[in-house]
Amino acid sequence: MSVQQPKEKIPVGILGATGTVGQRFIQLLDSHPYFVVAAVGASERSAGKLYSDAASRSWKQITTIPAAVGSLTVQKCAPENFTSCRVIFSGLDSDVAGEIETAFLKAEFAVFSNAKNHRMDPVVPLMVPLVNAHHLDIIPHQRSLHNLQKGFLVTNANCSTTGLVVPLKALQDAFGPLSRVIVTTMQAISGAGYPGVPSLDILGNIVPYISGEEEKLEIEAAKILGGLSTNATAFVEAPDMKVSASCNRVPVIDGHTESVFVEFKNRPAPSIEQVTEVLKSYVSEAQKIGAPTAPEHVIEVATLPDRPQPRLDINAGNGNAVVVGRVRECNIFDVKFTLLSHNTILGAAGSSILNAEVAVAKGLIV
Ligand SMILES: NC(=O)C1=CN([C@@H]2O[C@H](COP(=O)(O)OP(=O)(O)OC[C@H]3O[C@@H](n4cnc5c(N)ncnc54)[C@H](OP(=O)(O)O)[C@@H]3O)[C@@H](O)[C@H]2O)C=CC1
Ligand SMILES: N[C@@H](CC(=O)OP(=O)(O)O)C(=O)O
Repeated sequence: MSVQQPKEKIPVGILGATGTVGQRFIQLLDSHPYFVVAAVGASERSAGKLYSDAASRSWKQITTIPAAVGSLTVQKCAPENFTSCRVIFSGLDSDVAGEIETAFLKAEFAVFSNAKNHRMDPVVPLMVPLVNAHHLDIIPHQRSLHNLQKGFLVTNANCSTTGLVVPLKALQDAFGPLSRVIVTTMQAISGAGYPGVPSLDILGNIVPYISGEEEKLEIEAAKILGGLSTNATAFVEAPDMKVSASCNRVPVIDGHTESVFVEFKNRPAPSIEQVTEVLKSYVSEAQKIGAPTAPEHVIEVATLPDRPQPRLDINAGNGNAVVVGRVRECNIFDVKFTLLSHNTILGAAGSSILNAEVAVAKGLIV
Protein backbone atom coordinates (compact mmCIF):
# COMPACT_ATOMS: atom_id res chain seq x y z
CA MET A 1 0.00 0.00 0.00
CA SER A 2 1.57 3.31 -1.06
CA VAL A 3 -0.12 6.43 0.26
CA GLN A 4 -0.38 9.74 -1.60
CA GLN A 5 1.90 12.46 -0.25
CA PRO A 6 0.37 15.78 0.93
CA LYS A 7 0.08 18.41 -1.79
CA GLU A 8 0.83 21.32 0.52
CA LYS A 9 3.94 21.78 2.65
CA ILE A 10 3.49 21.08 6.36
CA PRO A 11 5.12 23.74 8.60
CA VAL A 12 7.21 22.24 11.40
CA GLY A 13 8.96 23.63 14.46
CA ILE A 14 12.20 22.33 15.95
CA LEU A 15 12.82 22.47 19.71
CA GLY A 16 16.46 22.20 20.74
CA ALA A 17 17.29 23.41 17.26
CA THR A 18 20.82 24.52 18.15
CA GLY A 19 21.90 21.10 19.48
CA THR A 20 23.40 18.08 17.74
CA VAL A 21 20.02 16.48 17.02
CA GLY A 22 18.35 19.83 16.23
CA GLN A 23 21.01 20.55 13.61
CA ARG A 24 20.41 17.15 12.00
CA PHE A 25 16.71 17.96 11.75
CA ILE A 26 17.54 21.22 10.00
CA GLN A 27 19.96 19.53 7.62
CA LEU A 28 17.61 16.63 6.76
CA LEU A 29 14.49 18.79 6.43
CA ASP A 30 16.21 21.15 3.99
CA SER A 31 15.46 18.72 1.15
CA HIS A 32 12.24 17.25 2.50
CA PRO A 33 9.37 16.93 -0.01
CA TYR A 34 6.66 18.28 2.29
CA PHE A 35 7.93 19.31 5.74
CA VAL A 36 9.26 22.87 5.93
CA VAL A 37 10.94 24.44 8.95
CA ALA A 38 8.83 27.41 10.09
CA ALA A 39 10.13 28.02 13.63
CA VAL A 40 13.08 27.08 15.81
CA GLY A 41 13.44 27.05 19.59
CA ALA A 42 16.21 26.60 22.13
CA SER A 43 17.19 27.79 25.60
CA GLU A 44 17.07 31.35 26.88
CA ARG A 45 20.78 31.53 26.00
CA SER A 46 19.86 31.36 22.31
CA ALA A 47 16.34 32.86 22.25
CA GLY A 48 16.05 36.22 20.49
CA LYS A 49 19.12 35.64 18.28
CA LEU A 50 19.08 34.81 14.58
CA TYR A 51 19.53 31.05 14.22
CA SER A 52 22.69 31.61 12.16
CA ASP A 53 24.21 33.54 15.08
CA ALA A 54 22.93 31.26 17.84
CA ALA A 55 24.28 28.13 16.13
CA SER A 56 27.39 29.60 14.51
CA ARG A 57 29.84 27.99 16.96
CA SER A 58 28.07 24.72 17.59
CA TRP A 59 27.04 23.89 13.96
CA LYS A 60 28.95 20.67 13.19
CA GLN A 61 27.24 19.42 10.01
CA ILE A 62 29.23 19.15 6.77
CA THR A 63 26.56 21.20 4.98
CA THR A 64 26.04 24.87 5.79
CA ILE A 65 23.05 26.24 7.70
CA PRO A 66 20.18 26.56 5.16
CA ALA A 67 19.62 30.29 4.53
CA ALA A 68 15.88 30.13 5.26
CA VAL A 69 16.53 28.66 8.72
CA GLY A 70 19.55 30.84 9.43
CA SER A 71 17.34 33.91 9.14
CA LEU A 72 14.73 32.66 11.66
CA THR A 73 14.80 34.15 15.14
CA VAL A 74 15.29 31.50 17.82
CA GLN A 75 12.24 31.31 20.07
CA LYS A 76 11.78 30.31 23.69
CA CYS A 77 10.27 26.80 23.71
CA ALA A 78 6.69 27.80 24.50
CA PRO A 79 3.67 26.71 22.40
CA GLU A 80 2.53 30.29 21.75
CA ASN A 81 5.77 30.90 19.78
CA PHE A 82 5.06 28.00 17.40
CA THR A 83 1.50 28.71 16.27
CA SER A 84 2.56 28.66 12.61
CA CYS A 85 3.54 24.96 12.98
CA ARG A 86 1.50 21.76 12.90
CA VAL A 87 4.31 19.39 13.77
CA ILE A 88 6.98 19.76 16.48
CA PHE A 89 10.27 17.88 16.32
CA SER A 90 12.03 17.93 19.68
CA GLY A 91 15.80 17.58 20.14
CA LEU A 92 15.58 19.01 23.65
CA ASP A 93 17.93 18.17 26.46
CA SER A 94 16.21 15.61 28.69
CA ASP A 95 16.57 17.94 31.70
CA VAL A 96 13.81 20.09 30.19
CA ALA A 97 12.17 17.93 27.50
CA GLY A 98 9.55 16.32 29.77
CA GLU A 99 7.64 19.44 30.75
CA ILE A 100 8.13 21.36 27.52
CA GLU A 101 6.95 18.49 25.30
CA THR A 102 3.90 17.97 27.52
CA ALA A 103 3.03 21.65 27.11
CA PHE A 104 3.16 21.30 23.32
CA LEU A 105 1.08 18.11 23.45
CA LYS A 106 -1.58 19.88 25.52
CA ALA A 107 -1.52 22.76 23.03
CA GLU A 108 -2.63 20.28 20.29
CA PHE A 109 0.66 19.89 18.41
CA ALA A 110 1.83 16.61 16.88
CA VAL A 111 5.05 16.16 18.88
CA PHE A 112 7.92 13.85 17.86
CA SER A 113 10.49 13.61 20.66
CA ASN A 114 14.04 12.31 20.82
CA ALA A 115 14.35 12.58 24.59
CA LYS A 116 14.05 9.75 27.08
CA ASN A 117 11.41 11.41 29.30
CA HIS A 118 8.17 10.05 27.82
CA ARG A 119 9.48 6.84 26.22
CA MET A 120 8.04 4.43 28.76
CA ASP A 121 4.70 6.24 29.19
CA PRO A 122 2.03 3.53 28.79
CA VAL A 123 0.15 5.44 26.07
CA VAL A 124 3.12 6.96 24.20
CA PRO A 125 4.49 4.99 21.25
CA LEU A 126 8.22 4.30 21.56
CA MET A 127 8.50 4.14 17.83
CA VAL A 128 11.31 2.99 15.59
CA PRO A 129 9.75 3.64 12.19
CA LEU A 130 11.47 0.65 10.58
CA VAL A 131 10.12 -1.66 13.29
CA ASN A 132 6.84 -0.78 15.03
CA ALA A 133 4.93 1.81 13.02
CA HIS A 134 1.72 -0.03 14.02
CA HIS A 135 2.16 1.30 17.58
CA LEU A 136 0.76 4.59 16.22
CA ASP A 137 -2.65 2.92 16.40
CA ILE A 138 -2.71 3.87 20.11
CA ILE A 139 -2.97 7.59 19.25
CA PRO A 140 -6.81 7.80 19.32
CA HIS A 141 -6.66 6.38 22.86
CA GLN A 142 -3.85 8.79 23.84
CA ARG A 143 -5.91 11.69 22.49
CA SER A 144 -9.00 10.63 24.39
CA LEU A 145 -7.04 10.32 27.65
CA HIS A 146 -5.64 13.83 27.24
CA ASN A 147 -8.88 15.23 25.84
CA LEU A 148 -7.20 16.29 22.59
CA GLN A 149 -8.52 16.62 19.04
CA LYS A 150 -5.31 16.92 17.00
CA GLY A 151 -2.35 16.70 19.38
CA PHE A 152 -0.34 13.60 20.16
CA LEU A 153 3.14 12.61 21.32
CA VAL A 154 5.44 9.98 19.86
CA THR A 155 8.99 9.28 21.03
CA ASN A 156 12.06 7.82 19.37
CA ALA A 157 14.11 5.16 21.05
CA ASN A 158 17.59 5.54 22.47
CA CYS A 159 20.02 5.63 19.54
CA SER A 160 21.71 2.31 20.40
CA THR A 161 18.36 0.62 20.98
CA THR A 162 17.23 1.82 17.56
CA GLY A 163 20.08 0.11 15.70
CA LEU A 164 19.60 -3.07 17.72
CA VAL A 165 15.86 -3.58 17.32
CA VAL A 166 15.87 -3.41 13.51
CA PRO A 167 17.64 -6.75 12.91
CA LEU A 168 15.97 -8.23 16.01
CA LYS A 169 12.56 -7.41 14.53
CA ALA A 170 13.46 -9.11 11.24
CA LEU A 171 14.60 -12.21 13.16
CA GLN A 172 11.61 -12.25 15.50
CA ASP A 173 9.13 -11.97 12.60
CA ALA A 174 10.76 -14.83 10.73
CA PHE A 175 11.81 -17.25 13.48
CA GLY A 176 9.61 -16.46 16.48
CA PRO A 177 10.48 -15.06 19.90
CA LEU A 178 14.02 -14.26 20.97
CA SER A 179 14.92 -15.50 24.42
CA ARG A 180 18.27 -13.85 25.17
CA VAL A 181 20.22 -11.02 23.57
CA ILE A 182 23.62 -9.74 24.66
CA VAL A 183 24.90 -6.52 23.12
CA THR A 184 28.16 -4.61 23.49
CA THR A 185 28.09 -1.11 22.03
CA MET A 186 30.86 1.13 20.69
CA GLN A 187 29.18 4.54 20.62
CA ALA A 188 30.21 7.68 18.76
CA ILE A 189 30.96 10.92 20.59
CA SER A 190 28.18 12.82 18.78
CA GLY A 191 25.82 10.70 20.90
CA ALA A 192 26.74 12.88 23.85
CA GLY A 193 25.68 16.13 22.14
CA TYR A 194 27.84 19.24 21.90
CA PRO A 195 30.43 19.95 23.31
CA GLY A 196 29.95 16.45 24.74
CA VAL A 197 32.86 14.28 25.86
CA PRO A 198 36.08 16.24 26.55
CA SER A 199 38.80 15.48 23.98
CA LEU A 200 41.24 14.53 26.74
CA ASP A 201 38.84 11.81 27.87
CA ILE A 202 38.18 10.25 24.46
CA LEU A 203 41.12 10.81 22.08
CA GLY A 204 43.18 7.62 21.84
CA ASN A 205 40.89 6.08 24.42
CA ILE A 206 37.71 4.10 25.20
CA VAL A 207 35.40 4.99 28.06
CA PRO A 208 33.49 1.89 29.26
CA TYR A 209 30.57 3.78 30.79
CA ILE A 210 27.67 5.88 29.43
CA SER A 211 25.35 6.96 32.19
CA GLY A 212 21.93 5.26 32.01
CA GLU A 213 22.58 3.75 28.58
CA GLU A 214 22.66 0.06 29.46
CA GLU A 215 19.38 0.30 31.37
CA LYS A 216 17.69 1.99 28.39
CA LEU A 217 18.83 -0.71 25.97
CA GLU A 218 17.61 -3.38 28.35
CA ILE A 219 14.07 -2.03 28.81
CA GLU A 220 13.23 -0.22 25.56
CA ALA A 221 13.65 -3.22 23.23
CA ALA A 222 10.82 -5.17 24.90
CA LYS A 223 8.33 -2.32 24.38
CA ILE A 224 9.36 -1.76 20.75
CA LEU A 225 9.37 -5.45 19.81
CA GLY A 226 6.09 -6.05 21.62
CA GLY A 227 2.58 -5.53 20.30
CA LEU A 228 -0.58 -3.60 21.03
CA SER A 229 -3.62 -4.90 22.88
CA THR A 230 -6.50 -5.81 20.56
CA ASN A 231 -8.43 -2.63 21.43
CA ALA A 232 -5.23 -0.55 20.83
CA THR A 233 -5.17 0.93 24.32
CA ALA A 234 -2.02 -0.67 25.77
CA PHE A 235 1.36 -1.95 24.69
CA VAL A 236 2.18 -5.60 25.31
CA GLU A 237 5.89 -6.23 25.89
CA ALA A 238 7.71 -8.92 23.91
CA PRO A 239 7.43 -11.85 26.31
CA ASP A 240 10.42 -13.77 27.63
CA MET A 241 13.09 -11.67 25.91
CA LYS A 242 16.01 -10.70 28.14
CA VAL A 243 18.56 -8.14 26.97
CA SER A 244 21.91 -7.49 28.63
CA ALA A 245 23.94 -4.50 27.42
CA SER A 246 27.48 -3.24 27.91
CA CYS A 247 28.07 0.28 26.57
CA ASN A 248 31.30 2.01 25.60
CA ARG A 249 32.17 5.46 24.24
CA VAL A 250 34.75 5.24 21.46
CA PRO A 251 36.63 7.93 19.48
CA VAL A 252 34.32 7.87 16.43
CA ILE A 253 32.41 11.01 15.41
CA ASP A 254 29.15 9.49 14.09
CA GLY A 255 27.86 5.91 14.15
CA HIS A 256 27.17 3.40 16.87
CA THR A 257 28.63 -0.09 16.31
CA GLU A 258 27.20 -3.03 18.27
CA SER A 259 28.31 -6.64 18.73
CA VAL A 260 25.13 -8.69 19.13
CA PHE A 261 24.58 -12.26 20.36
CA VAL A 262 21.11 -13.77 19.94
CA GLU A 263 19.38 -16.87 21.24
CA PHE A 264 16.05 -17.96 19.74
CA LYS A 265 13.31 -19.53 21.80
CA ASN A 266 12.25 -22.06 19.17
CA ARG A 267 14.33 -25.13 18.37
CA PRO A 268 15.95 -25.95 16.05
CA ALA A 269 17.50 -22.49 15.61
CA PRO A 270 17.71 -21.17 12.04
CA SER A 271 20.87 -21.64 10.02
CA ILE A 272 23.25 -18.75 9.35
CA GLU A 273 22.11 -18.78 5.70
CA GLN A 274 18.46 -18.43 6.77
CA VAL A 275 19.32 -15.61 9.20
CA THR A 276 21.31 -13.76 6.53
CA GLU A 277 18.52 -14.10 3.96
CA VAL A 278 15.90 -12.83 6.43
CA LEU A 279 18.01 -9.79 7.35
CA LYS A 280 18.59 -8.93 3.67
CA SER A 281 14.96 -9.21 2.69
CA TYR A 282 13.37 -7.43 5.68
CA VAL A 283 10.82 -4.79 4.62
CA SER A 284 9.31 -2.32 7.10
CA GLU A 285 5.84 -0.78 7.20
CA ALA A 286 7.39 2.67 6.63
CA GLN A 287 8.62 1.47 3.23
CA LYS A 288 5.32 -0.19 2.37
CA ILE A 289 3.35 3.00 2.92
CA GLY A 290 5.82 4.98 0.82
CA ALA A 291 7.40 7.19 3.51
CA PRO A 292 9.64 9.40 1.35
CA THR A 293 12.80 9.09 3.45
CA ALA A 294 12.51 5.35 4.15
CA PRO A 295 15.65 3.57 2.91
CA GLU A 296 15.36 1.26 -0.08
CA HIS A 297 16.97 -1.53 1.96
CA VAL A 298 16.39 -1.32 5.72
CA ILE A 299 19.19 -3.77 6.50
CA GLU A 300 22.26 -3.86 4.32
CA VAL A 301 24.19 -7.06 4.88
CA ALA A 302 27.91 -6.44 4.42
CA THR A 303 29.74 -9.16 2.53
CA LEU A 304 33.35 -8.21 3.32
CA PRO A 305 34.63 -9.81 6.53
CA ASP A 306 35.89 -6.55 8.09
CA ARG A 307 32.65 -4.54 7.73
CA PRO A 308 30.63 -2.63 8.86
CA GLN A 309 32.98 0.22 9.76
CA PRO A 310 31.70 3.65 10.82
CA ARG A 311 33.96 5.62 8.48
CA LEU A 312 32.99 3.55 5.43
CA ASP A 313 29.40 2.51 6.02
CA ILE A 314 27.77 5.24 8.09
CA ASN A 315 25.76 6.77 5.23
CA ALA A 316 24.01 3.57 4.14
CA GLY A 317 20.44 4.41 3.13
CA ASN A 318 21.24 8.13 3.66
CA GLY A 319 21.88 7.29 7.32
CA ASN A 320 18.51 5.60 7.76
CA ALA A 321 19.62 1.99 7.15
CA VAL A 322 21.33 -0.48 9.47
CA VAL A 323 24.43 -2.28 8.19
CA VAL A 324 24.88 -5.79 9.54
CA GLY A 325 28.03 -7.83 9.00
CA ARG A 326 29.93 -10.83 10.33
CA VAL A 327 26.78 -12.94 10.66
CA ARG A 328 28.05 -16.16 12.14
CA GLU A 329 27.36 -18.99 14.52
CA CYS A 330 27.67 -18.42 18.24
CA ASN A 331 28.78 -21.40 20.30
CA ILE A 332 26.91 -20.19 23.39
CA PHE A 333 23.77 -18.61 21.88
CA ASP A 334 22.64 -19.24 18.27
CA VAL A 335 23.93 -16.40 16.11
CA LYS A 336 26.20 -13.37 16.47
CA PHE A 337 26.75 -10.34 14.24
CA THR A 338 28.02 -6.75 14.18
CA LEU A 339 25.74 -3.84 13.31
CA LEU A 340 26.26 -0.16 12.58
CA SER A 341 23.64 2.59 12.65
CA HIS A 342 23.83 6.37 12.39
CA ASN A 343 23.12 7.74 15.87
CA THR A 344 21.93 11.21 14.86
CA ILE A 345 20.05 10.13 11.69
CA LEU A 346 18.36 6.73 12.18
CA GLY A 347 19.09 7.02 15.92
CA ALA A 348 17.51 10.46 16.24
CA ALA A 349 16.35 13.07 13.69
CA GLY A 350 15.97 10.67 10.75
CA SER A 351 13.68 8.37 12.74
CA SER A 352 11.60 11.29 14.02
CA ILE A 353 11.08 12.52 10.47
CA LEU A 354 10.17 9.00 9.32
CA ASN A 355 7.76 8.67 12.26
CA ALA A 356 6.09 11.91 11.19
CA GLU A 357 5.90 10.73 7.56
CA VAL A 358 4.15 7.56 8.75
CA ALA A 359 1.78 9.68 10.86
CA VAL A 360 0.98 11.81 7.79
CA ALA A 361 0.32 8.69 5.73
CA LYS A 362 -2.02 7.38 8.45
CA GLY A 363 -3.97 10.64 8.45
CA LEU A 364 -2.96 11.60 12.00
CA ILE A 365 -1.54 15.04 11.22
CA VAL A 366 -4.45 17.43 10.78
N1 LIG B 1 23.03 12.96 20.04
C1 LIG B 1 22.44 11.81 19.79
O1 LIG B 1 22.99 10.94 19.06
C2 LIG B 1 21.10 11.49 20.35
C3 LIG B 1 20.44 12.33 21.25
N2 LIG B 1 19.21 11.99 21.74
C4 LIG B 1 18.47 12.87 22.66
O2 LIG B 1 18.10 14.05 21.93
C5 LIG B 1 18.11 15.19 22.79
C6 LIG B 1 19.07 16.22 22.25
O3 LIG B 1 20.39 15.68 22.23
P1 LIG B 1 21.61 16.48 21.63
O4 LIG B 1 21.18 17.23 20.44
O5 LIG B 1 22.70 15.49 21.52
O6 LIG B 1 21.93 17.53 22.83
P2 LIG B 1 22.66 18.95 22.74
O7 LIG B 1 23.19 19.16 24.10
O8 LIG B 1 23.59 19.00 21.60
O9 LIG B 1 21.44 19.99 22.48
C7 LIG B 1 20.49 20.28 23.45
C8 LIG B 1 19.48 21.31 22.96
O10 LIG B 1 18.55 21.57 24.02
C9 LIG B 1 18.46 23.00 24.20
N3 LIG B 1 18.19 23.33 25.61
C10 LIG B 1 18.97 23.10 26.69
N4 LIG B 1 18.39 23.59 27.80
C11 LIG B 1 17.21 24.14 27.41
C12 LIG B 1 16.17 24.83 28.08
N5 LIG B 1 16.20 25.06 29.42
N6 LIG B 1 15.10 25.26 27.37
C13 LIG B 1 15.05 25.05 26.03
N7 LIG B 1 16.03 24.43 25.33
C14 LIG B 1 17.08 23.98 26.01
C15 LIG B 1 19.82 23.52 23.77
O11 LIG B 1 19.71 24.91 23.46
P3 LIG B 1 20.95 25.94 23.65
O12 LIG B 1 21.86 25.74 22.49
O13 LIG B 1 20.29 27.27 23.62
O14 LIG B 1 21.60 25.61 24.95
C16 LIG B 1 20.07 22.65 22.54
O15 LIG B 1 19.38 23.16 21.45
C17 LIG B 1 18.49 14.67 24.17
O16 LIG B 1 17.33 14.44 24.91
C18 LIG B 1 19.24 13.38 23.86
O17 LIG B 1 19.20 12.50 24.94
C19 LIG B 1 18.59 10.85 21.31
C20 LIG B 1 19.18 10.00 20.44
C21 LIG B 1 20.50 10.26 19.90
N1 LIG C 1 23.06 8.26 25.27
C1 LIG C 1 23.22 8.25 23.82
C2 LIG C 1 22.49 9.40 23.23
C3 LIG C 1 21.26 9.78 24.00
O1 LIG C 1 21.10 10.93 24.26
O2 LIG C 1 20.45 8.80 24.37
P1 LIG C 1 19.01 8.99 25.07
O3 LIG C 1 18.19 9.82 24.11
O4 LIG C 1 18.50 7.63 25.25
O5 LIG C 1 19.23 9.71 26.38
C4 LIG C 1 24.69 8.30 23.50
O6 LIG C 1 25.37 8.84 24.32
O7 LIG C 1 25.15 7.86 22.49
